[in-house]
Amino acid sequence: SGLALVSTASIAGGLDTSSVPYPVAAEQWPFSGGDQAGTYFSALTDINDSNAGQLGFAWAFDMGTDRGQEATPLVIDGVMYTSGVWGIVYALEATTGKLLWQFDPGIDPMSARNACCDTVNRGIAYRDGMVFVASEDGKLHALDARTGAEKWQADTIINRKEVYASTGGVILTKDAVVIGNSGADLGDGSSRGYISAWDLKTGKFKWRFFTVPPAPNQPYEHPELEMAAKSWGPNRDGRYQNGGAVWDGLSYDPETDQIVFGTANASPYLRVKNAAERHDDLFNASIIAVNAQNGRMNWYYQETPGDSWDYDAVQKFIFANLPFEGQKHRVVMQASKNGFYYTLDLKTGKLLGADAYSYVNWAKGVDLKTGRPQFTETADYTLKPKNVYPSWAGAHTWNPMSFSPQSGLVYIPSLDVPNVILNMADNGGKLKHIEGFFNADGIIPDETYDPAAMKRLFGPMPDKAELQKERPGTKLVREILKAWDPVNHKIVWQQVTSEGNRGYDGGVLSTAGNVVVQGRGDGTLWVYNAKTGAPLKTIQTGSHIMAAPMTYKINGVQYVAVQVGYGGSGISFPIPPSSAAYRNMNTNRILVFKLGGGEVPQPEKRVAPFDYPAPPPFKATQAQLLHGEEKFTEYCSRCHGFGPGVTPDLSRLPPEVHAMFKDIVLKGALASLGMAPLNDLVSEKDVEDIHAYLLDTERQGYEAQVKAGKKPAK
Ligand SMILES: O=C(O)c1cc(C(=O)O)c2c(n1)C(=O)C(=O)c1cc(C(=O)O)[nH]c1-2
Ligand SMILES: [Ca+2]
Repeated sequence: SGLALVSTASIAGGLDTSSVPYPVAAEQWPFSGGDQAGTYFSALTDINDSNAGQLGFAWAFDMGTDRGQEATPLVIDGVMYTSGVWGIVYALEATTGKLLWQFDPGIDPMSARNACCDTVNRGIAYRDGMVFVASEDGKLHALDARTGAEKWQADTIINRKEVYASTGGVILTKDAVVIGNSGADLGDGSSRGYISAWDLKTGKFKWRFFTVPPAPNQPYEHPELEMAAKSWGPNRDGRYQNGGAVWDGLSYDPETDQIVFGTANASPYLRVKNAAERHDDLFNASIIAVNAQNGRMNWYYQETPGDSWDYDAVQKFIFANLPFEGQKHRVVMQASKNGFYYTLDLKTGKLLGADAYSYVNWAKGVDLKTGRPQFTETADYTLKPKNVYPSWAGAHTWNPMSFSPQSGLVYIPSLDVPNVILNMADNGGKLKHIEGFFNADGIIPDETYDPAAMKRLFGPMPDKAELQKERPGTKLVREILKAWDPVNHKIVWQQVTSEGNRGYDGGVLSTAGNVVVQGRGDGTLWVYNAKTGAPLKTIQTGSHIMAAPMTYKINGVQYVAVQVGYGGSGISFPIPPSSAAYRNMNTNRILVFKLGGGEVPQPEKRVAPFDYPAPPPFKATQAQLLHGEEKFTEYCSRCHGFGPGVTPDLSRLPPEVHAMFKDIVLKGALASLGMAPLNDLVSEKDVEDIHAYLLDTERQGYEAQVKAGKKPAK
């Protein structure tokens, strides 16, 4: 097969890749991250800093869906394999985009409710003619790479009553497929994180590692949990399953035969009445290395002890050979959600570096000796709302970063974004809870931030001028591509990629052609000089780009490919006006580029997304409208906003949807489209009031439109 690893010297005529532990044949892209070190780097040089200006469109493939795209395709022996939403797998001819086969996991669309942040999928794995994927419902599928036929299937979810979903990419060890899951942000009970390993050939269960202790007085499934349990406070709320989901960032190091992975936030977010009560709550927000044979822990490092900010430590890892303290180390590196860049010795877990790569105000720094962060009072929101950097979205999240052994730099798609985070239960607002945010809410102060409008539901919050004081002259919300020198702990160059609104700009590819490639939310694909950051080329694709590009070469032609489509955690908000998905339909596509290529075909425009249809007549009291607003915010706003969105805009519903509103919410009339019934969460009266609130919102919009002399929407 095309997976032969090549010796360092044979790559790209002498390029020194000794800092990359597992180089691959340059023409292929056999792992999500390009290679087993997860570098998102390619040794190809045909497209380079002298000719990138000629990059243009080669082919496109319409994936048939319209949600978030987060996977990076693989290319092996002329075939492109990738996954899209729900865990659908596509195999395409890599020179033309011709579909060879498609695998639909056929999952119950009601399981959409168990994913916090869209039904995304972050990728597949390939070995010896087999393709592996975990579908959104937590099932693992092994497929024949030639035909897409399913060879075996395994159910990785241990308790279907909990809110488990699978969004992460699978990894392969010597003999097993390993996958985690998600759910640490969801529901009153949340879920309990774990990873599990399944025999590569047969799908037989091998082992499971839980990331957090079981409920009080339950037996420990493995010895590490006894130690973890000691780090939890005495007043643990037994209703919660403690979180610690492993929803991204699984990696495997063949030499040490270790799986390295990160764990999500604890749940609920706020578990103490004041900062003095904080406990570490292991193994949340931690990096863990386990033995791939038996799942026993080799080492762990907790990044955010007692996390209350949704600082999942699951961002993708990169392995490298780098000098620290005068010695070459095999290191594992991560740009964490919490704003620190962590470097650890891969064999021992020793902390070698922990540096803020983004603006951070929850900790002053990290003590390298003890490994502990120095917490600040600035981020303690137990008693009053605080503006915390980074936000729950992270200073960096799942969008892949890239390491170039040629420039020695790591390219981080970073979010310089705070959130106003508040203890909802005690802040004096009407709401004490939001499904998916527990008893705390993190509000990103972008250009729509309006504390007066939110006061009734959330209580008093700082105004924008007050928030701006901490960093005068800097836009509150920005995204920045940063070139980070991991050895000298400093930023070498940076480019602001969006400002004002949340952009959700893309993951990164770097190559030996001295280029860095990154897409943006506004639809543009950028090529930069990897050493200097000078822009070399911009292409308008018309589609919001979040995923990381990749590259491959067939018959002498180098291609660059990227999956496009907006979603992920953006599902909880109206699409920002800066996004390409605001202007155009959110058509999911694979876009491929080559030198001398043409113009990218643009997706269909959105038709009059801002017009309101005339609402059907309705009657409601003021009390009903207010109650409807509360219940909408508590249970619906996780997936639905007002304005163009990934999910339907409930302030602009056509009459036929109004007519079936109750059946949709209580009986699951549109369950086949992913709208699971909520009859376990809301009463019939709640639904009537939610509907009245939506109708009233539509009425207000419609009347304003009539006043302005505009025609109603069709
Ligand atoms: O704690 C969890 O279980 C969990 C899961 C996921 C997910 O599975 O997508 C996300 C998050 N947390 C999260 O905090 C987050 O910001 C996030 C963003 C995204 C995305 O795909 O855009 N997923 C998730
Ligand atoms: Ca989370």
